[in-house]
Amino acid sequence: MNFYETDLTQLHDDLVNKKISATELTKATYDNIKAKDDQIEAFLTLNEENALAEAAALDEKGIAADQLVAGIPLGVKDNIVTKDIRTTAASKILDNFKPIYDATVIEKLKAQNFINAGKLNLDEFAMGGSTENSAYQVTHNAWDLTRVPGGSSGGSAASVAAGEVLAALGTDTGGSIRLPASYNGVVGMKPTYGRVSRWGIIAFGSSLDQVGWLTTSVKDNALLTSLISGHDDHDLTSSTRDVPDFGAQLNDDTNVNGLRIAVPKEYLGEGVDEKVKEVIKAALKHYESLGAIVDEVSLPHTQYGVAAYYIISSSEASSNLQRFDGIRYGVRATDVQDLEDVYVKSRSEGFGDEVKRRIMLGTFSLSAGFYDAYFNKASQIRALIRQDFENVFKDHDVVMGPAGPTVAYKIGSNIADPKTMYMNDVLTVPVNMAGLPGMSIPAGLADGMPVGLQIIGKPFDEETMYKAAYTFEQSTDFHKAQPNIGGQN
Ligand SMILES: NC(=O)C[C@H](N)C(=O)O
Repeated sequence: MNFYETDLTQLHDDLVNKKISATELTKATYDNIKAKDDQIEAFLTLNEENALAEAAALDEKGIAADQLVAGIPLGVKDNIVTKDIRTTAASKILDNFKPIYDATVIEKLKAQNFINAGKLNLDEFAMGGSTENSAYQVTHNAWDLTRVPGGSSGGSAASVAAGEVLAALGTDTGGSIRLPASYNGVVGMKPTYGRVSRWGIIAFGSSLDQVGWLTTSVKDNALLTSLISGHDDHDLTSSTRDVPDFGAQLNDDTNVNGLRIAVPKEYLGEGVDEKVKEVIKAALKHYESLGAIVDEVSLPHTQYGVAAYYIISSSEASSNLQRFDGIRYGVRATDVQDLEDVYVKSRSEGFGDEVKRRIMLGTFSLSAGFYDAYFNKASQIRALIRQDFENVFKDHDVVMGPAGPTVAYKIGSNIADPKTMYMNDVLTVPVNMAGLPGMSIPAGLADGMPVGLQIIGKPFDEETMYKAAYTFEQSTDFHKAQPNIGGQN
């Protein structure tokens, strides 16, 4: 089954009309995974036995016409808890963790009878931009197996790009959906903070984390986002606003006539690869030719975003990760003398280097005497970043630029240099700091590798962002390009 040649609506219709059974589709998905995942290494856990049993039961019952994802196998990032299915966050400390409940997003999909294909690799606790920080395996970019898939939702992006699954759930704290989407030439969307419940997402930076989808098309992404959005009593930061049917608004009449696009000069400035800039500039020209108005603007605090993000997200992480102590959660060290030893050894053995680095940075930033200089300062910068966007959105509908400053780089090339790694987030973290919706869509190739165009919307205006993305997609062919797995570029 080639998922690039179909889409969610088509598969759903075929299932309802019994042109294909859920069992056939599930088997075809695992055939894809088995043919490719030896090379891609996206999956940490396969859910094959359960998936086939669920598919068979659904075939008995029949697929309901009002359940869009019924009988369709989808991938799930492994920091989203799934009842009775191993959930590791790609950490050794959760090596044997089988949650006793489902995340709200999973509950919502289960209510629609989706099929969980399995759990996908990530940087440990979503900390990283290349998926090299997984304690288990390095996932490979589907376009060039010697390159990283981006991160932290690298398993999700690579599995979709490789055509293993139709779509996969990811999470985004500072770019973790958009950067891998860009590197793998797929569509990735981080909703407005509060659009989707965070209940059951293994918390990293609670004021920044959001769940979203990686897909091969804008419409699939929009349709799937509506399914997981909405208020949840378990997450009081989730919004009570109505959830539009994002997908229903994407049709032949969708256009960008008069759309006011702001392009921050900082997003096409120093540090951004020239070839990436060229692809983005060509995309903007294309928007102009479709009737959009493109203006250069400034988001002057962009340059402080990375520093402020790493202080805020690490501070929140240092608190959130306290629960992994070998007692409440986590593999318990065995050779121990006393309680303190349990904590120290379990955490020392269970966490990888990057996670330890962030816990230390966060604990330091929050400690008495340093709080004002670091955490408070970072919070002030956060307010300025939010204001920058508010100013631009007074007379623009969307902001556009690259999702990442470069294309996917070689595995191993940045891993020893955390600061270079962090700088790859320069164009994505401001969006999380401001709580805005943002997405990356395929905009072309540079040196044979995909480049993602980032589209940023006003708070809770995913609709305008999706319409802009859809219009671009429908009038270009970039999203049709498929990686040739194994054939190196
Ligand atoms: N989690 C994310 O959204 C990715 C970001 N690169 C980080 O390491 O924090």
